[in-house]
Amino acid sequence: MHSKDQICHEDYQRTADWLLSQTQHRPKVAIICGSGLGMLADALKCQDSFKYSDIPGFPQSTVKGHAGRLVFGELKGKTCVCMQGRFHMYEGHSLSKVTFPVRVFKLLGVETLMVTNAAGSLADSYNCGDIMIIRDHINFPGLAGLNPLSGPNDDKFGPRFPPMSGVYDKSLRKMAFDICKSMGVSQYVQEGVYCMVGGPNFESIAEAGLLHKLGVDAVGMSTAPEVLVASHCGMRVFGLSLITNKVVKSYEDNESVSHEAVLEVSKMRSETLQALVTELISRMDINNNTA
Ligand SMILES: O=P(O)(O)O[C@H]1O[C@H](CO)[C@@H](O)[C@H]1O
Ligand code: HPA
Repeated sequence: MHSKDQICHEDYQRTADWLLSQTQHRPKVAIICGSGLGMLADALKCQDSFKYSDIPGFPQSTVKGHAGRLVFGELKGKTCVCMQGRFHMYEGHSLSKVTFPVRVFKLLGVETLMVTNAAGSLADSYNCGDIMIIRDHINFPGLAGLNPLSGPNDDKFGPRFPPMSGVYDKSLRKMAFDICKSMGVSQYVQEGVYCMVGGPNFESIAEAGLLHKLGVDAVGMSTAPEVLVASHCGMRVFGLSLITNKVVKSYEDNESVSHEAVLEVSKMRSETLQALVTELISRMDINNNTA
């Protein structure tokens, strides 16, 4: 490690080598669980799990609803690794730390990243409990220069100037829609634009109005950094937001949001999300490797 915030290739490799020495699983898919969505890991069979505090170089989770465990296992015969708990910028982690696991996954051989998050909706037609398939994102911290790809570029991972068009894989989005149709849940499935803000405060009414005018469908405090780093190193990306609250947009509205309410709604849709993610992974064209 060079300085507090600078992580070098050997640091990612050391963590990857440690994990490879501790498990026989060789995942091709990684899943990052959003707030209250850690149950996605429960569906994995033949689990090997590691507390973040036991993994060399791994940051620690500090947010309720983010257990802090890395779980390896199989979903319908496909080998996966699942983060039960992600890292957020507002916890005080540098963006290199927030995205550290993604580069470790790349070195483990992961080819597809599935990100999930809890988010508030701006789109008038969305309801609490809706599932939004992410078509694109607006990365507010990134636009302001807070970007995990800032600093010296590691060419072993990807190019200095990566494109960001078409990052959320079209064929996986279509497959997810088809699955939702066959599951009979299309009435609460949306596709839209996720916006990352820095947090940890929820939005003021004026900020909500701004995001609404910008065409944001859902807002949260995560996801964009992990997606940037995954896409930079050539991973295929798929993302889901669970709409846990409607963002308050009017001064006449006396509602207010809380993290507890976010976790409560996450629980409500856990089975559907688990079924969707499992079916999507089972339909993916992946060849398993073994150690
Ligand atoms: O994005 P995830 O990790 O799902 O968490 C979302 O939920 C928390 C707020 O309740 C914030 O951390 C927000 O980003
Ligand atoms: N705003 C920002 N982040 C969130 C929200 C929200 O309304 N809900 C869940 N995460």
